[in-house]
Amino acid sequence: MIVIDDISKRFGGINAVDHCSFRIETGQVTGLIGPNGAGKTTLFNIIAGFIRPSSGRIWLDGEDITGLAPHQLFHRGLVRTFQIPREFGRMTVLENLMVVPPEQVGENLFTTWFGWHRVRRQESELQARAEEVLERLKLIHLRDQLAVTLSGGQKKLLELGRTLMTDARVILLDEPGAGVNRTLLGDLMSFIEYLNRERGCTFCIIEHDLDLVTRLCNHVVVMAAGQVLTQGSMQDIKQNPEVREAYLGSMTAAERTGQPQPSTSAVSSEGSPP
Ligand SMILES: Nc1ncnc2c1ncn2[C@@H]1O[C@H](COP(=O)(O)OP(=O)(O)OP(=O)(O)O)[C@@H](O)[C@H]1O
Repeated sequence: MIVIDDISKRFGGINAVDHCSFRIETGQVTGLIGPNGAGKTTLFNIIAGFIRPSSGRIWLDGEDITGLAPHQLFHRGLVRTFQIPREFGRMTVLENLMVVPPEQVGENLFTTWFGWHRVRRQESELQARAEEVLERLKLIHLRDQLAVTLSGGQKKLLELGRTLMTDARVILLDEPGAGVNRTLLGDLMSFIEYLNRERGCTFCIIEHDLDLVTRLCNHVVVMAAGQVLTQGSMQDIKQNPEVREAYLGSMTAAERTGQPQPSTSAVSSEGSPP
């Protein structure tokens, strides 16, 4: 569905993204992992239209979307969330969801005066939809609370909920698991699975928590120093010595010679790399 075609981005002398190519297939959950500074966020910003690439193209369903603004991509069904949630703090949790759908009839001054019944009807539809989302996110008890008072993890859930108020087909998630406690993380993962399986949403997820990546992602792309190091299933990725080197910065002598691996591996099946 999304083709990242030979994308590069330079900031002065830094090659943040360096000739990256891969695909985000329709209906899949693709993980984007790699050490700090690998270029993951820069690539996300390029795909979502927040920055322009120095070279290369991005294709969505065969259409060249390189350089389109975020609001134009929103109308094409592509949205992204941020590592640090961007809620409207002085609005309630419910209002944060209700303001998301674009072109609401109540935004037109004429309609608010002469078509107020239409405005009311749409508002009650939006409220019902927002309440359904909050039920699913287990945030319904906080519906009338100001968003600024939510915990970091609850804000992440709210941000994901905002994507469900759109007709997004492709959702880019930037570190959804960061700063989220284990219980909320379970809710978050279930919600992503629900959106993927029941609603057919395609995801690309930047994440350092490899447990989350292992559970959710069908396909994983590993970046290092701005380039795609390797890609495949999480099982294959975990065995790859290059990936271990990218995370650790160096390999042990045993790994170089193909001897049995130490149990304290960087990319273990149990958790995140150190
Ligand atoms: N606006 C910018 N100006 C200059 N350099 C930048 C800018 N944005 C990113 N970089 C540099 O580009 C490189 C890639 O950064 P990026 O944030 O994309 O990495 P990342 O893989 O998302 O890292 P992390 O996992 O730590 O979030 C880094 O060396 C970073 O310092």
